[in-house]
Amino acid sequence: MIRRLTIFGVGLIGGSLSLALRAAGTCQEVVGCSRSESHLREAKDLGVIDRYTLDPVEAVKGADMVVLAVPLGAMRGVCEAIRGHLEPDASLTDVGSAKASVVEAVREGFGEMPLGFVPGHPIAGTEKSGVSAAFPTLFHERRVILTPLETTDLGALARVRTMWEEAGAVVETMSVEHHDEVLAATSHLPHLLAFGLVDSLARMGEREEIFRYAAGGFRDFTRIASSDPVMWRDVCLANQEAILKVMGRYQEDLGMITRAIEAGDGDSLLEIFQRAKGARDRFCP
Ligand SMILES: NC(=O)C1=CN([C@@H]2O[C@H](COP(=O)(O)OP(=O)(O)OC[C@H]3O[C@@H](n4cnc5c(N)ncnc54)[C@H](O)[C@@H]3O)[C@@H](O)[C@H]2O)C=CC1
Ligand SMILES: O=C(O)C(=O)Cc1ccc(O)cc1
Repeated sequence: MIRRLTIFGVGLIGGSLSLALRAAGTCQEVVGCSRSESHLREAKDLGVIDRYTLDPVEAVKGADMVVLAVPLGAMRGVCEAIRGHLEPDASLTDVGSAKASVVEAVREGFGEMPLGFVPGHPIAGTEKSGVSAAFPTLFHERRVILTPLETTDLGALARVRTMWEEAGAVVETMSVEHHDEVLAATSHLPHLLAFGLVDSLARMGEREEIFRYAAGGFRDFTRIASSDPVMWRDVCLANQEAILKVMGRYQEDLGMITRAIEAGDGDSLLEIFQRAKGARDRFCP
């Protein structure tokens, strides 16, 4: 049972976590904190949080669980603002889409690594932002990756794990580096491809006439290009190295398809498409 949960950034992810834990009845009080009073008021009016404050120090007073659910670029500032004010028994976690950058932001913001810090990332979300898009079942049967550090207190790790399980998620642990490499491939690259494709076609087409002839496949492939541009700029800057590595590899593979088409090499095209269909059908039966 969490006594007081403080969430910095009550948007899609922070709001959904609050709704999930309140629905599970495992949290006595949820306090929201952010820079934007209008966002916090909306969260309170929607019944997502019990109360809010704009003062980060006031927000963490009495909190046994603190969740950083702000954009990646805002993590360090929040840590600086609460430095020296966390309760001694408080667990601290985050939901950022890349992990090495958050670990660095937390270390720099606090001046040292808080022992109660457990880096985390729910692999669940949508292309929508803001608390109005939050819903309590967002994490049901979805994975949450925790990337504990050598310094991480095992009690804090257990408490953060339990929090996500109460929210309906399946928790796994891995290293920060492995997380950033895997997510660069499975989440960051697809988002960049979707943004890149839609932008390319938008600039190619006369007055976006081209989108009128887009079928379901285009919609499926590009839904995530409606995601928050600021969030994805932050992800690219935060996970630059791993993203560049996987983009280079992908560009090579795209080159292979280009060359097969140029050469009229149907066998190679068929081999690539069959391999891809087999893999997709196996993980999405
Ligand atoms: N959108 C998604 O599908 C997923 C996002 N994430 C991660 O979750 C985090 C939050 O993303 P969303 O919930 O989608 O964003 P959101 O835009 O819905 O919510 C972010 C909240 O942070 C607040 N905020 C912004 N700057 C702030 C600052 N400097 N100080 C305090 N509060 C501030 C905003 O007022 C807003 O309420 C990001 O770090 C993102 O990488 C993780 C998994 C999925
Ligand atoms: O909208 C979708 O399908 C997503 O992939 C959402 C998402 C965005 C960012 C993350 O770090 C995790 C999940």
